[in-house]
Amino acid sequence: MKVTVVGAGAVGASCAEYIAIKNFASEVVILDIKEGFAEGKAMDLMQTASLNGFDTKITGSTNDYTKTANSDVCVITSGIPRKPGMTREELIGINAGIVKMVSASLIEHSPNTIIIVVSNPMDTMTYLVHKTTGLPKNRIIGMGGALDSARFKYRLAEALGAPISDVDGMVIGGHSDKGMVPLTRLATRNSVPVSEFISEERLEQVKQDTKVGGATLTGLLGTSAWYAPGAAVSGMVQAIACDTKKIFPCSTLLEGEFGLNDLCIGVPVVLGKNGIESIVEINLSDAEKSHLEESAAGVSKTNSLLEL
Ligand SMILES: NC(=O)C1=CN([C@@H]2O[C@H](COP(=O)(O)OP(=O)(O)OC[C@H]3O[C@@H](n4cnc5c(N)ncnc54)[C@H](O)[C@@H]3O)[C@@H](O)[C@H]2O)C=CC1
Ligand SMILES: O=C([O-])CC(=O)C(=O)O
Repeated sequence: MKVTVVGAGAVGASCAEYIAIKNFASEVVILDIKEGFAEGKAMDLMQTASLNGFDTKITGSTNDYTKTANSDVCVITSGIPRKPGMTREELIGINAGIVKMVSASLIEHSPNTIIIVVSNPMDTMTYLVHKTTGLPKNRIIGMGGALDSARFKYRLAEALGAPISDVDGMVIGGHSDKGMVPLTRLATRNSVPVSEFISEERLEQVKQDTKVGGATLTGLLGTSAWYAPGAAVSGMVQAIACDTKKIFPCSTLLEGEFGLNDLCIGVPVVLGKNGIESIVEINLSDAEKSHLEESAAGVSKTNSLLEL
């Protein structure tokens, strides 16, 4: 399994590190436009191999896409992150051009690749890759829900006073401060609905804290987060590499599923060797449906800013 990660910045390097540490890929290529940067990150990471016990070969490339040839999975993290006070949507002007150019270059050298889009605004960047590359829909996957769900579980565990491993939950909808739909009704502690343990008010607080998870970290760090984003991507790449058929909420092109059309937004999907193996159309309550529709309207509005 060969994986390319475009962008050797905070998120790209974290993705490469977690993929390597999990030791399921033979090769990871990191590519960046900044001279020597990807080579430096790759060398630094390779010098952790004997310490962390992995055999994945990590190499770096300054914008030379021939080095990425025949990648099974390509992860796009290139582009600018937000600063405190900004929304992800404000990044569209710069990131759309980068994602369009990068995805075309990747596919030129790896026509059979599966692409995972991370750059923000992620749902719109995923849609852009659909509109401009012609790759089949199962091979274009946006990463947002896996991260948002991890943050949801963190907040749930905090509210419950429980270990995170005892908690399960999922966030669907757009990867934006307003658009996320944490499914509190379906969240559990060891199979028991979380509503058995905490009040509606506390659960509402968990929901709100989850939705602004990225903004909270951006406020603390001065730029957006990277550890959990990198770990979320590595989990998705592992599911594809090992054909696990695990369910992740991912941004995918909807063609009538959940009553939505012509946009990419986070819904539960099965990940395996073909990328998105299927969309899991779970039953939503009326309130959840209307939150997802509102979220979709927000994503479509951002999509309309693309010059297609
Ligand atoms: N979908 C999600 O859940 C998340 C998305 N993000 C997004 O990921 C992106 C990257 O964030 P960070 O790594 O923190 O930013 P960063 O600034 O640390 O790294 C971005 C890298 O992209 C490189 N780059 C820019 N244009 C390029 C091009 N044309 N070709 C190759 N490389 C290029 C830059 O040189 C830089 O090294 C941002 O758009 C951020 O908003 C971040 C966290 C989570
Ligand atoms: O908050 C941001 O801008 C980066 C991101 O998407 C996240 O960490 O969820």
